[in-house]
Amino acid sequence: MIKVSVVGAKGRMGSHVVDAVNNAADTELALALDAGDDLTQITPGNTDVVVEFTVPSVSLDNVLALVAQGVDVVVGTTGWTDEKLDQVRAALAAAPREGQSVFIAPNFAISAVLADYFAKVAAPYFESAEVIELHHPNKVDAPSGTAFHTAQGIAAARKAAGLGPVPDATETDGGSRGQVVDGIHVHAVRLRGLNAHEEALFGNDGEQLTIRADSFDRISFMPGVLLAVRKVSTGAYPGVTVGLDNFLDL
Ligand SMILES: NC(=O)c1ccc[n+]([C@@H]2O[C@H](COP(=O)([O-])OP(=O)(O)OC[C@H]3O[C@@H](n4cnc5c(N)ncnc54)[C@H](O)[C@@H]3O)[C@@H](O)[C@H]2O)c1
Ligand SMILES: O=C(O)C1=N[C@H](C(=O)O)CCC1
Repeated sequence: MIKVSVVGAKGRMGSHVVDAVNNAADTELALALDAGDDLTQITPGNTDVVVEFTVPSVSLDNVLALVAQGVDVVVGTTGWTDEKLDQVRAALAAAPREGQSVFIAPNFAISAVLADYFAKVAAPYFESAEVIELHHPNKVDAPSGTAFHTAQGIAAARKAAGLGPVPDATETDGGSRGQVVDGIHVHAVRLRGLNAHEEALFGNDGEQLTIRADSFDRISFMPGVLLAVRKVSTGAYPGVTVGLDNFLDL
């Protein structure tokens, strides 16, 4: 059995993870902690893998504390920058256990992971590209971590293919053109009734491709979380790994 502790266990995602861990045949719940709880309760003696779903403002500190405790961590919280990832890499280099892992996924839903992947495949073939993400109104960050990651992937694929900037003649903009991530415009919608949705839009003269992923329910993230827990628990992924696509044969 893989012993799993959950940090952020009372949250929308964390509570689903607690249920998923309790219901899977090969995992058992060790500790379920939330804000105010002492993370030093989590040790290699009681926990194989920690799943962390909290808020972007605290996630880095939690991960650094957990690495120092000698446990592997699967992170679903958003807000990861290159600078934060470097801090985690430095912490892992000084970690108490050899070969410790931190796995971070902007999105654990297979639909979103594939949409992100297909967007990178499509990107070199279109002059224009934009990303729209649509989420529930309780989400604290914008744009979504997934949209940020998709935009970065589209931008990298365009650059590798030698494409220039997307065409855009806008002369006035009060913010309606969205946030620009590596040259790709990202738009965020917050609407009651939505859960987590994303569109990558691509255009050429006379044609358009839309790649859309919809997570209607948070249970859609749980197979990906359990896959990450199982993969990380093997010890085969030392260091920092970003993206569930690393565990799929894409
Ligand atoms: N990767 C994915 O597939 C995926 C899917 C959904 C949500 N998310 C992300 O996961 C994060 C959590 O989303 P949510 O909807 O569950 O949020 P939420 O607000 O419902 O839950 C966050 C939980 O973290 C707890 N928390 C806050 N500070 C803490 C601390 N210092 N230590 C421990 N716990 C603390 C809160 O009390 C709360 O219970 C967000 O960043 C969200 O974007 C990722
Ligand atoms: O509900 C959320 O919050 C989500 N956050 C992640 C993101 O920001 O990409 C994944 C989708 C749901």
